Amino acid sequence: MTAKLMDGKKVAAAIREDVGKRVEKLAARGVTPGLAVILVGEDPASQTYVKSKQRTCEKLGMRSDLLEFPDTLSETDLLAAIDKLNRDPGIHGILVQLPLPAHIDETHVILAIDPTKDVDGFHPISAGRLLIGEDGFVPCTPNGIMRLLDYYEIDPAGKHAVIIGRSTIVGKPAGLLLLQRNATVTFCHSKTENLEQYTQSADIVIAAVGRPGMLKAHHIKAGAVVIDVGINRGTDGKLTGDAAFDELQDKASFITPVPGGVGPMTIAMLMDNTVRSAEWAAEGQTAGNGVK
Ligand SMILES: Nc1nc2c(c(=O)[nH]1)N[C@@H](CN(C=O)c1ccc(C(=O)N[C@@H](CCC(=O)O)C(=O)O)cc1)CN2
Repeated sequence: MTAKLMDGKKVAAAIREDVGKRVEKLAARGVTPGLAVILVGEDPASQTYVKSKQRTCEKLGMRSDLLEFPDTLSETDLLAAIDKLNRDPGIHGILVQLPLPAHIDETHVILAIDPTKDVDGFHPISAGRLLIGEDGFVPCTPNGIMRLLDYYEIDPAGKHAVIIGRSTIVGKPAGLLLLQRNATVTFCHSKTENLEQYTQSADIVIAAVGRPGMLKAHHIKAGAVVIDVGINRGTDGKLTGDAAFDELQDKASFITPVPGGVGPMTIAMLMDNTVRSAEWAAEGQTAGNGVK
C-alpha cells in the first residue's frame, strides 16, 4: 500500500479562498478584519512564522500589525502592549508568538488577551468553550487537522484515534475535537510505557511530540491515517516531522508530509479565526453565541 498524501498546501489554499470572500463581504459593510501579532525576541523560526502570518493577512486584504520587541522586554511591558491592543476596535485578533523568553510567564500573557480577540484559542475561556462543545476560537493547528481529515473524507466517528503529545496547543485540543466527532481517543505522552500497544490499534495516529522520526512503521497498523505535527529543523536546515515518512508511507493509508502538511493549515485557520472574530464583532456577538 502506498499512502495518499494529505496536501496541506492545497487545502490551506482553499480555506484562504473562502476567507478572502468573507473579507470582501465584511469590506462591503465597512469592516476590515485586523490581526495583531506580537513577537518577542529573535528566534529565526518564529520570525518566519510571523512574517508568513503578516503576508497572508495582507494578501487577503486584512489589516496586519506586527509588534516586535527585544527579548529583554519585561512581562509588565508586554502586558501593557496587549492591553492597548485589547482596546483597539480595529484589531479583531491578537496573538503572541510562542515560545516566549523564559523570564515571561506564558500563562500571564495568555490570560491578558481579551477572550473575544483570542484567535489562537489559547485563553482558558476558549479552552473551556471547546471542552463543553460551545462555539468559540479553536486552536489553529488542531482545527487545521480536522479540516484536513474532512477534506480527505476521513470520518473519525467510531475510529480509534491515538494522540502522541499532550500540549495545550495541539494534543489536548485535538483530542477534544476528535471526541466531539465521536472518535475513541487515547492520549499518549513521554511517560507512556509500551507506546506501540496503543498506536498499533489506532485508525488515526497524531504525532505531536517534537522528536524527529519517532513514529515508525512498527508502531502503526496497516491502513492507519498518520498526521504528523512535528516541525524539527536539523543542523543542515532540513525540516523533518515526528513520523519516519519513508517507512510509514508504505503502510499508512493517508499521511501528511513535512513540510506541506499540517504547517500550512495552521496559518490558514488563523486567518479563518480572525475573520470569524470580525464577523462576530460586526454582529455584536461574542464567540458566535449571540452574547454581547
Ligand atoms: N502563538 C502561537 N505560537 C505558535 C503556534 C501557534 O499556533 N500560535 N504554532 C507554532 C508555530 N506556527 C505558527 O505560529 C507555525 C508553524 C509551522 C508553520 C508552517 O507553515 N510550516 C511549514 C514549514 C515552514 C518552514 O519552513 O519552517 C510546513 O510545515 O510546511 C506555520 C506556522 C509554534 N508557535
